[in-house]
Amino acid sequence: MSNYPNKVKLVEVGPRDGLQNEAEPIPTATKRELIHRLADAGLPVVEATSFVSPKWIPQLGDAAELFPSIQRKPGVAYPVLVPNMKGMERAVEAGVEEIAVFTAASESFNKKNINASIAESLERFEPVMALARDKGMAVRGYVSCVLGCPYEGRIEPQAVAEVSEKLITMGCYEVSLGDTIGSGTPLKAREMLAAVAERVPMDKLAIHFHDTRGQALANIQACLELGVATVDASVAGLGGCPYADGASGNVASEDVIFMLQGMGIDTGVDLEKLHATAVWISEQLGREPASKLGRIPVEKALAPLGW
Ligand SMILES: CC(C)(COP(=O)([O-])OP(=O)([O-])OC[C@H]1O[C@@H](n2cnc3c(N)ncnc32)[C@H](O)[C@@H]1OP(=O)([O-])[O-])[C@@H](O)C(=O)NCCC(=O)NCCSC(=O)C[C@@](C)(O)CC(=O)[O-]
Repeated sequence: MSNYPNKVKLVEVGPRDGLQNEAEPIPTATKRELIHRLADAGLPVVEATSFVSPKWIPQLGDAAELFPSIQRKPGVAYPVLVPNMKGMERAVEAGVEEIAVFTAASESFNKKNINASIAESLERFEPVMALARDKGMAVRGYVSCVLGCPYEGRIEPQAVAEVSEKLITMGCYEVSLGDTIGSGTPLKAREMLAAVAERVPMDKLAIHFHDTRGQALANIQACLELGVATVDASVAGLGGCPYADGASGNVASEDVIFMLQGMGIDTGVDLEKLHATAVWISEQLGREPASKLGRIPVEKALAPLGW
């Protein structure tokens, strides 16, 4: 028996996860317009940027300039990634209202990505979360490598459950489970989610799939069957993590929403506007959208939803 949700919250990660790995510098104005277009398309959460070290992620080195220049739409959340107190101070200064802290279920990946063990990363988050509490800022948590690690291979679901539970206990309102290198397949994805849901309520979990091996939509569908109702995705399928070799784009927002609408699951997103945004950002980057939907003219792409 499936337990599909009636409504899914889409967390749009394109401006952050999508752009962080782009080699050519992208103008701040283009990033800002992308964020505005996504909010205008009805995305309820638009992850805007990262306050990480610009030496580690040069592409998002303009966070302090970009964030204050966003015209924030009421009702839309604009979280940013924060790895430590330095990032938190910069985020507060820029007027951020919601942050996301990030760690992993793999020690080796965490070391490469944020130069810390899992335990050290959680220690670093303590003062960040205390300041967030003082300022009334919501904190989301990420766990990477939930279905495999580029350095360690197989990751046990229990390791994912353990770190997810710790993030919730520390005060995260939600934990996003990242298949960083897109190595998961549907039954394993569902098994991992079920293991985590034994320790964290399903309504505090989100799923975050990369489409490296073409498994993302199938994985999402398998996880939706367990009732998860928050899905991360990236417009035009942009994305990749520079510290995970072989991590390709995130699952494309427009492909996910097409599937959800076809299943009668509401997202509140205007798919026509999102499609136009996918085409627009791909033009800015000088390439075709990585999504399936974005490569088909909009009328043809969306027509089957009316059949
Ligand atoms: C965590 C650190 C900073 C540790 O990096 P570190 O080198 O160990 O940092 P440090 O504390 O030793 O400081 C070194 C220098 O960096 C500066 N510094 C220190 N922190 C900051 C900061 N926040 N903002 C600006 N500057 C900073 C600090 O001030 C100092 O400057 P110096 O004295 O040399 O001039 C670094 O490893 C880092 O920034 N890593 C981020 C990597 C990243 O963003 N990866 C991608 C995001 S995760 C992801 O994509 C996965 C996800 C979330 O999407 C889910 C999934 O798919 O799995």
